[in-house]
Amino acid sequence: ILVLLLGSGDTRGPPGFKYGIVLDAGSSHTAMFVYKWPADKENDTGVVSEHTMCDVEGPGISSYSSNPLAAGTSLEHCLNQALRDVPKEKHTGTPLYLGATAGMRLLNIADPQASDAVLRAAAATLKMYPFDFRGAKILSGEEEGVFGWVTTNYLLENFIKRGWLGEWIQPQKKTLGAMDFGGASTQITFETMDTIENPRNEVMLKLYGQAYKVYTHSFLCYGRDQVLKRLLSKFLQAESYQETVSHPCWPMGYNKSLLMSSIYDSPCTLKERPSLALNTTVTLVGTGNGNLCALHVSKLFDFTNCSFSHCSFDGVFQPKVSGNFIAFSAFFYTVDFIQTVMGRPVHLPSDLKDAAETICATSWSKLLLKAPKLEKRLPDYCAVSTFVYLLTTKGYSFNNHSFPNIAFQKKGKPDSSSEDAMSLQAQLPPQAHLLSTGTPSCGDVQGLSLPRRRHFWFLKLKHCSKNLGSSQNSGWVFSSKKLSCS
Ligand SMILES: O=c1[nH]cnc2c1ncn2[C@@H]1O[C@H](COP(=O)(O)OP(=O)(O)O)[C@@H](O)[C@H]1O
Ligand SMILES: [Ca+2]
Repeated sequence: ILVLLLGSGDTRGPPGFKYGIVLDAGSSHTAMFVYKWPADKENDTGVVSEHTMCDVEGPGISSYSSNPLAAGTSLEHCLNQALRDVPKEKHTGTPLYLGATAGMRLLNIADPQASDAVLRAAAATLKMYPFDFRGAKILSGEEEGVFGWVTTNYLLENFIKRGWLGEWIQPQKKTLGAMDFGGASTQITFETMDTIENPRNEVMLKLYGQAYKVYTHSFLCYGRDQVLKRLLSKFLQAESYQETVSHPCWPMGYNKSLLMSSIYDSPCTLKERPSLALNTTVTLVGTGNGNLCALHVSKLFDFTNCSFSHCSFDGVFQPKVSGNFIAFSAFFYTVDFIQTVMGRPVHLPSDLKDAAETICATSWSKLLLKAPKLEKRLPDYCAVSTFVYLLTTKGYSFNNHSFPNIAFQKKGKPDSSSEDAMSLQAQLPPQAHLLSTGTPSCGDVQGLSLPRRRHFWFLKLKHCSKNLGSSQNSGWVFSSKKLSCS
């Protein structure tokens, strides 16, 4: 989305279109998005009218730790496409940005030198192109959560919309909470009236003159792939790291041999890492035991320690969930599988629980008959559905009353039948600026990557002398006024 870039820098360019490129470097995969919007000379507003995208071949950039240069080259195919998607005369004026998320946060913990090398290699490749390269950085969990929330609500026109006469109106709508379940982390972000007892979870936003108090938390190691790794590690530990170990979440009839190192290559399994050689293999045998599976999945969370009036888990403060939510990425993939492959509706928490139990009890051969095309991810739906059930109910405390307020959606707009939420008639107010109140810096436009197909660009002001609102928090601020810088 949408592209607060409009208020940046060269506002007096020739009429026509402006372009922007964002690389969303997720833990499992990188995607490139090219945006295009009419450059309105008069008031600097525009409609995002078209974009193209490109899926980078191969895994996420964090997987290239032992060969960082290959992380850079992996991006070339898509960047070459961008050279064709953006008219040649616009290349140098087109901002290009790469934002990496939890996969790179983990690599940065495990091996900071390797993560720097990967980012440097990616940046070196991006710099070879004629575009206006603005940086490659790792987003914090809070940034990832808040930008997911901002983007979702922006797309829904909850902040501001264009009226019949082309005027900007504030629709006074309630905002939607955002839940993202990626490969390496999961984020929950929502507006709340309650006290946020831990300031680290509080972000004050001022969007188009309106103040929002937003709760956000990103749980590292609670993304889908890391959860599956942590489960494997739990099963190995439960059977004292024998050569053959049962896997109660895998279907009966499904076995697989894995290299130990593939389980213990992550900071998320470091605590349980055995001292024995990691270059040996272990064979896991599916036993399709839903109850035992749920028991082990629940052990991934710490529901006991909490120094606040209420915690979600792992001692993390969370106010009561309120309002409607949108749940995307692997939340959507999981619920979509339950609905389309298993043919079961998901309205209440018990639907999710029953579906998980049914999946867990279905043999490998029966699952394969149901969804032969999904073979790669099929063995893990029992564990992942069980995890999503426990995360949303015991973790986030959704109940029969609040769970139906969650829309499981692939993209940002719940009732949109359009092929892509990015092609919405999303419009920007004149000279909208998104500012950081943390370390204000000026004139430096950054973009950022959000859940797949959702992007947000923001403007950071350097050396701003102005008070950026009343909030003392280091949050992100939108301003509809143009701020001057020293
Ligand atoms: O079509 C799908 N069905 C089921 N799972 C998927 C599908 N596409 C991606 N996934 C998995 O969902 C998880 C989250 O994907 P996402 O793209 O949000 O992660 P990332 O942003 O961390 O790379 C990953 O484990 C990924 O492998
Ligand atoms: Ca992501």
